[in-house]
Amino acid sequence: MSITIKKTKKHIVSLKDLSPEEIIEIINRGVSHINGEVPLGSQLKGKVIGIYFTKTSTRTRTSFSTAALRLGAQIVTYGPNDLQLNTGESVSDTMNVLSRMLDGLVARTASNPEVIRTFSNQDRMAVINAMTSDEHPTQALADLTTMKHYFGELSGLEIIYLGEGNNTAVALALAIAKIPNMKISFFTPPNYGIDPLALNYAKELGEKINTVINEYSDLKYLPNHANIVYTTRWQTTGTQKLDSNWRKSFEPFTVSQELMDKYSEAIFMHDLPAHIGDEVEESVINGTKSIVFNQAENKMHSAKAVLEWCMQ
Ligand SMILES: NC(=O)OP(=O)(O)O
Repeated sequence: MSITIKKTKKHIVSLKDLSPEEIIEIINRGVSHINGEVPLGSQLKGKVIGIYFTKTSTRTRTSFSTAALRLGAQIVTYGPNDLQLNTGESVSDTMNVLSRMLDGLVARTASNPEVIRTFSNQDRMAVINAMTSDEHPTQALADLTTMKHYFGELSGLEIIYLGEGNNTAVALALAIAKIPNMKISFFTPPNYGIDPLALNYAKELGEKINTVINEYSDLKYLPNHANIVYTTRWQTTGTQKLDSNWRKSFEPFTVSQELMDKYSEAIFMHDLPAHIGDEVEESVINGTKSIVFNQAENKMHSAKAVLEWCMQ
């Protein structure tokens, strides 16, 4: 007798893997969660989700843990030293074992994207990338959810991003490339730009739907208008800079009050954690145009939408 295993789980490893419709579905569902329109407690009842973080996290780990619990699932947590991966068990054996016990796995493996990719080589257990060194997909999904909730529409929004072309920048570029009529201008320090392969992929995809994605290292190209000024931490979690003088190249990219005053219509966003005096001035992050703590809370609402999409 043959036994058929029902395989219904979907993964979020890279936003490259999601269609525009899927990205928009997750964003819209996240907005419904922010608005309190979705009854909680039963969607993931009976499911068990692993939360595996090898790097520090305040927001992403808490948002997925609380989202899972609020949707009725139970969680099992693993720190960096808990799995036998640490003592040499292979990633594929780990995937084979975990996927027979867990319904989902939210993993931050930071420096090794291949680990998450290997975890997703099955479809019994949903795998969600909670940040690797090359991409932070759930950050971009949450941030677009915040933008949609704040402005009502994503179409027409113009974003200025200042700071390192890190995993958050890549994820924003990949997500925005699939939404029509948006514009994002990345301003990144010389030698700290976005991975050119990811940037070109996003640029070319965006061009087909009237979405403009550009990167500059010279601030003289700052546009005259923006709806959102976005920045990010200078020390990206899980990465190290080789040049001991890196701060010199980053300093001109601080979001100052003077810069925010130039964009009188713009709100301020930051993926956090913030380092006041580095990437942002105190009066900006604590000012009336800053929505950074709503943005952080919305990671939990977006995580609910992500878990539902992957596991229901
Ligand atoms: N923005 C972000 O990923 O925050 P954490 O590192 O605290 O999860």
